[in-house]
This record gives sequence, structure tokens and C-alpha cells, in this order.
Amino acid sequence: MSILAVIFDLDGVLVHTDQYHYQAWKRMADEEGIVFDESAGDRLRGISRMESLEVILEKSSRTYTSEEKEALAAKKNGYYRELLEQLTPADAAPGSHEIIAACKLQGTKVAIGSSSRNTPVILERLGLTHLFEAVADGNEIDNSKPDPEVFLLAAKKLAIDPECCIVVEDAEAGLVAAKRAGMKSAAIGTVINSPAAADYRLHRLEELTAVIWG
Ligand SMILES: O=P(O)(O)OC[C@H]1O[C@@H](O)[C@H](O)[C@@H](O)[C@@H]1O
Ligand SMILES: [Mg+2]
Repeated sequence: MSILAVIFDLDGVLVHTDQYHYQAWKRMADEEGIVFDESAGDRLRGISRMESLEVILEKSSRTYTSEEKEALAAKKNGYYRELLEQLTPADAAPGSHEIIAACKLQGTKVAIGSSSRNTPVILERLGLTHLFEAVADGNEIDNSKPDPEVFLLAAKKLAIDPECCIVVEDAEAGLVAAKRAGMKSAAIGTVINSPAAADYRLHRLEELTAVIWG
């Protein structure tokens, strides 16, 4: 089955906002006196804001009410949005423009499949919004990765069969979601070193051209 569409995860694939997520959670965790480090940060890749908070609170000695949790998540998102204000088109990950341009040239559709509710803001700041035929994000789904919902929604918006899509992901949760969606997957970033459910491993985004077109 040939590949007719590429569905890109956003944070940690097309832009380094995975680092901003980490910094914003770290600021919140420090204020709460909760231990949080980069390996814990890797567990948050791909999962929703509230699920991320639950992972962080596992290390807390006290319990939080749901109102307190909402307040902590909102605080983190405020810190994160402050960091997003620094983003410019120059912050698109190396190779992003090239791989999107190659897809356009070949007639391969491109979409975003992200758990983030900040996706529209990030794409705007990067000046990338107009390049995607479909965007599926955290504002439109009930279940975040590893559930396949966001990728299936992207494929539906593209009107392309899931089996003709390849997902590019930096998160274990996202690779599992791609598999559950019946899609191919390519891992990039630190996840390439773990026994993830990926069909391909990329050291650079440009390597995707060889995966799709040989
Ligand atoms: O808080 P946001 O922007 O809606 O992001 C939700 C999730 O978006 C994903 O893209 C990130 O990998 C996760 O770490 C994050 O928790
Ligand atoms: Mg990601």
C-alpha cells in the first residue's frame, strides 16, 4: 500500500516546544516542591495536559482536589504560553520546510496530528498553518495518544485511508496511537533509542523522503 499522506506530530517533531513543555511543568513542579526531571518529562510526550499533571503529581506527598488540579494545569499553561511568545518562523525544526515541500512536489498530503490544544497558536507563530491540508489537535478529541483518535481524525479530514498514512512522532504514546490507527510510523528524537512501536527510525526529518519514495 503506497503512502498518500504524512501526519506530523507537532511538539518535538516540527518544533522544539517539547522543551517549553518541560520548562513550564518544571517551573510549576518546583513551586509545588515536587521532584521533576527530564526523564519524567519524557513520559509526558504525546499525552494530554491533565494526564501530564497526573504523572507529575505521582511524586507529590499530598493530594490535590480537582479544582486545585485545574488551577495547576492553568498555571503551567500560562508559563507555557509565555514561552510560546518567543517562537518565530525560524524555530521550525531543521528540515521541516524541506520535507513539507517534498511532499507537495510529490502530491503527498500533509497533516498535523497533535494532542496539544495550543496547536493553532504554534502553527501561526511558525507561519506554517497554510501548508497543511488538515489539522487535528487536542481541541477536537476526547482521547489523547496512545488512543488513535487524533490520527484517525486527521486521516478523515484528508479523506485518505489510515493504511495509506505515515505518522512522524517523538513520543512512545504517539507511535502506539499510529499503530492502533492502522498507520505506518516513523520515530524521531530520543524515542528512537527505546523499543518503541515504530516502523522506521529517523535521525533527521529529511530521512523521511527515503522512507516514502525510496
Ligand atoms: O497543554 P497542551 O499544549 O494542550 O499540550 C498537550 C500535550 O501536547 C503534546 O503535543 C505534548 O507532547 C504533551 O507533552 C502535552 O501535554
Ligand atoms: Mg510530540
